[in-house]
Amino acid sequence: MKFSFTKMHGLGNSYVYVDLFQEIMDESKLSAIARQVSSINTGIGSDGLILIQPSEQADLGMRIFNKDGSEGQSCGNGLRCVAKYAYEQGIVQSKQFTIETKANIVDAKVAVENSCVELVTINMGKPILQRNLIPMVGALTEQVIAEPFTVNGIQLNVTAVSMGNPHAIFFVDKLKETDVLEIGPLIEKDDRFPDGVNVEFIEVVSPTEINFSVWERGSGVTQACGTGACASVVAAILTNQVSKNEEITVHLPGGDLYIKWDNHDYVWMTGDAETIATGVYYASI
Ligand SMILES: N[C@@H](CCC[C@H](N)C(=O)O)C(=O)O
Repeated sequence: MKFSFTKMHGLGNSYVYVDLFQEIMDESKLSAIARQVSSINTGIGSDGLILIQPSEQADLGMRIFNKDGSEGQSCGNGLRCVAKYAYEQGIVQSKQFTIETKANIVDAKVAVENSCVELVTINMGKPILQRNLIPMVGALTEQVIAEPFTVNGIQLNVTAVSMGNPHAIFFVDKLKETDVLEIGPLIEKDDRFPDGVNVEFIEVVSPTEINFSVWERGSGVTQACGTGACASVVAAILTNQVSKNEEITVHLPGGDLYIKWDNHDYVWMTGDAETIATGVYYASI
């Protein structure tokens, strides 16, 4: 089996994109293909696989598979790349259009220079804060805001936010590499999160700036996570650590994202998206 692909990244969070307007893929093989293309040694090397596909509800749709083959409901960096691809390849003609994910339908807006998309803004929808919808077990409170959370004997406080996919956010005084590498994988698979969880460690720099690191569910450490950046800004506002209704700059290992939670309603994400390469992949499946 072979198929054409485009490799793209949003702040270093890279995926292999397959355009299902052009290609046909066997549903039963998607998970295995995601694992295969993600391998740096025997595949292309990426954080997973993203399918760009027709949609009945929106202008186009996307599906995201993590490095381990599990399917996620949404992907912020992926959405910006899909928006760039859709505009540059003529799937859409307007600079404003909608994209359907497993989680919701989002609005995308592209800023174009010399026919190239330079910047993408996505209305990511409203964050979900209800504990059972994150989902997270326990019934201490309906929302999970700075709740004591002990892991491996380490006492932390968790704020849980879903952007269509689950995020557990931990505020720390100073970011350390060991947080994501050692504690991240333990929390990802902690029983308190029945569907697993993306894990963010956040250092607040100023009322309009945060530093960010992530252990992604299904992919491990990545250079950036768009839904994670949105969830972290929501968590920082809920815990009164950054300004409300202002654009917050999120410094991720791969670069900056600009996030605004509009009057406790919609979350807006602005950032860039880059094309790395195109080619034909020969799958050994
Ligand atoms: N990198 C992504 C999120 C990808 C999915 C996530 N790992 C999950 O399983 O929920 C982003 O940019 O949002």
